[in-house]
Amino acid sequence: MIARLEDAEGRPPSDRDRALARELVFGVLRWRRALDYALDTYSRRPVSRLDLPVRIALRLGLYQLRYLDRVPASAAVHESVSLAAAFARPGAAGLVNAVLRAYLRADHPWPHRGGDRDLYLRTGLSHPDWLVDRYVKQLGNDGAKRRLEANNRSPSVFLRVGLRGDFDNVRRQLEADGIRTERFPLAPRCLKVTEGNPQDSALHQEGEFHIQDAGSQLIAWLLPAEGARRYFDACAAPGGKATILAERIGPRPLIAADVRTSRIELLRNTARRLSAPNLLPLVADASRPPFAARSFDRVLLDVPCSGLGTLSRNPDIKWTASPNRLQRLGKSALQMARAAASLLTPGGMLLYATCSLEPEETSEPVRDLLAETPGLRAIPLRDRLPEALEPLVGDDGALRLAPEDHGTDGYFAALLQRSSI
Ligand SMILES: C[S@@+](CC[C@H](N)C(=O)[O-])C[C@H]1O[C@@H](n2cnc3c(N)ncnc32)[C@H](O)[C@@H]1O
Repeated sequence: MIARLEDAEGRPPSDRDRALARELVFGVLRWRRALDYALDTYSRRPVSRLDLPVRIALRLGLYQLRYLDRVPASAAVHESVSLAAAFARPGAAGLVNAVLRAYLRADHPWPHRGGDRDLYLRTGLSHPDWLVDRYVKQLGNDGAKRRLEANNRSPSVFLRVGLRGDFDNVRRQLEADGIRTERFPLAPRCLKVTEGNPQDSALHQEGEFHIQDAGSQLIAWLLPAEGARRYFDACAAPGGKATILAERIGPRPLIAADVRTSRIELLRNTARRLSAPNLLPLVADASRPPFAARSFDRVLLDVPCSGLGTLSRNPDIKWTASPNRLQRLGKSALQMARAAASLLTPGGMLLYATCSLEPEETSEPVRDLLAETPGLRAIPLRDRLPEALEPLVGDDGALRLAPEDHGTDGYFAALLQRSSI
């Protein structure tokens, strides 16, 4: 069934309709390749050659027939046919009807080409070939399968309770609002939501907690705060990590920059809601920061990246990312990392982070920066982590938190220090 933007009386969609619309969009983006493969079995023309509105109507219909129990088959077909009639060429509605009904009539409606592992990884788990090839090369067949499956899960919702609030009390109040949580030991004061929508709670507006992936929370705790006076977050918006760092170091100031003015507005709002008066927003380009060399004792550089660690949250990225784009992003990350390293005082530390695990954006820029910067060295992150997380630290001392490890987004972090002379 298609969730309408408004009903006949012009009322906004109900929460239920919104949830269904979201489910359909994310589901189709996640399972696009698997859906197209199945549709090709029932359509005389390959799906790739059909007009986009027809393709979308078919994918939406098949997604509901295949993956959703709550929508009756007749309603799913009817809505897809109506969509095609409204948005596609004349005749398209008949085609959509025929393909979806052929699927419903088939004995074994979901095509299964008997245990072909490669087909399962690529098509069954619905990722582009180049990404599957990468995962197989990096992780082996079983590891790749785990990564692909993790990318296809609906993301968990995590919260971080602000340092000023009473952790147990916030939890109890959430529970009273119908939001159930469990402690999530990956980061301090982190909760995983098991039921309810935390955004509905008044406590959210009151700034008692922030909705933030647990991996992102962990990253913000990895930059040592002690023994320093001047702190800089070079790519700070919307402020998830910056507000944790600001809380940790308060009342000392944190200069939190972003190149985009609109993103700075988001950052300002986050800081206001979470009461972080020591967070000082600034519009600045991280590759040309407006500060003299050796101005900061601590720099957090959470570079703009492909976001390939966040596919469960952003499934569209797998269809738009490419190896070329990773190269380009890696080059710009290196440029920013050079600038960030030049800002360090003797003994100062730089935390380089990404929400991607791809080498072009992670180990390669860090390796190049270390090779070209005398006096800069990597500090193993093992010592900054609870014992259970130590296996996530590699020989290079960097943390690689994969989506399949703890059900969070994927993150990379490397801690670098300038020598003290
Ligand atoms: C990964 S996000 C940062 C997320 C943030 N650290 C957090 O935890 O909420 C990267 C940010 O870098 C910003 N950005 C992109 N290019 C930049 C540049 N040249 N200088 C500074 N910021 C930049 C983007 O606008 C984006 O907000």
